[in-house]
Amino acid sequence: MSVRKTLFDGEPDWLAHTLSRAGQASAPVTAALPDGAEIRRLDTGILELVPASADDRRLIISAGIHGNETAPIEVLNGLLNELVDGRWQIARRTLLILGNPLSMVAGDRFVDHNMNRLFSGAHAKAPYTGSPEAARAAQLEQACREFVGDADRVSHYDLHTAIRPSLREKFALYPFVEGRKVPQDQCNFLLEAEVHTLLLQHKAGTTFSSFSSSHLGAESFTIELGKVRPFGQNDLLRFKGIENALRRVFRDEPAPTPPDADELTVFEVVHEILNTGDDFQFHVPDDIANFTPYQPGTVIWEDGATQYRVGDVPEAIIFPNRNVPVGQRVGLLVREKA
Ligand SMILES: O=C(O)CCC(=O)N[C@@H](CCC(=O)O)C(=O)O
Ligand SMILES: [Zn+2]
Repeated sequence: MSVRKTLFDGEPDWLAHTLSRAGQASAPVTAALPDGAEIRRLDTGILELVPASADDRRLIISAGIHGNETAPIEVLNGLLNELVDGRWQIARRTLLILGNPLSMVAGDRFVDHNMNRLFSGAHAKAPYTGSPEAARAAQLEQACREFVGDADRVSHYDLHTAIRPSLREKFALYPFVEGRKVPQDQCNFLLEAEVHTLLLQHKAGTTFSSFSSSHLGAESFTIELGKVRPFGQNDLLRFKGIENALRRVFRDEPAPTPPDADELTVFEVVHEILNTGDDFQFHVPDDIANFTPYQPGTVIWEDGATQYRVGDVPEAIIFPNRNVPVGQRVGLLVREKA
């Protein structure tokens, strides 16, 4: 049987298969490639790529944790099509994940709950238990744990696109782990992917990348690659940087040396804005671009008891979103690291 037939049950490719099986299990199957590598379908939207020979490094690439963030999903699907068609050979043991198939079908960020707040065990807590996102987050945690085993050289790139435009189109977030510093090879990977901005998180959270970094010891990044658009409406030329960088990593080819002048601009979190409840008022407009700076003294939010004003130097807003449940993040205020 052909590789496509084995893996995709009559659907043309992985994306079509994942959408057609959203919310349902897919039986594990293995397809052998001519070079001795294998593609193992572990379940719907979860594939393991096993090279004919590989070292102990492990790579996890995820997209579609938010179902409407379609460009990275299309990029991963395109790369997998190339592998299936024999255009290159896999040399790094890799777990490929399309995160939330049900919300991909719906064309929405999520169905019941934002899945990127349900990792590190949050899926087991009220009010999330029983929702499709809670079940999927638990499944993805387990798949990652089994894939990583006792490997200690693990990278995880969780690919997203942002709801709003951004003054810095592509940027990565580095989850907080006490004492950890971003390794130079990871900085070089980001630059190779045309990501020139890095935000250092200030505390561990319940995102997928925070889970893999805190619980699996991975070097993990959430990578924002552009703007949310429906399937078929992405200009994939704008995503060539990540596509080429991932293909190079899959093939385990040597990393290019970044030009001397090529450096990441690093930001740090100054303040995390949380929805504090009924009296919460957020003074940032809905359509403001990520990284828009606010001048010292500007009131950003208030709730009757507390008022937050920008400090002595400008602070820039990221991910402004007033429509989140009480207790969740409404946005981040950041500034360039000195
Ligand atoms: O554009 C937005 O408001 C959200 C884009 C997005 O989904 N971002 C991630 C960032 C995760 C992180 O903080 O590492 C998210 O909000 O889940
Ligand atoms: Zn997202």
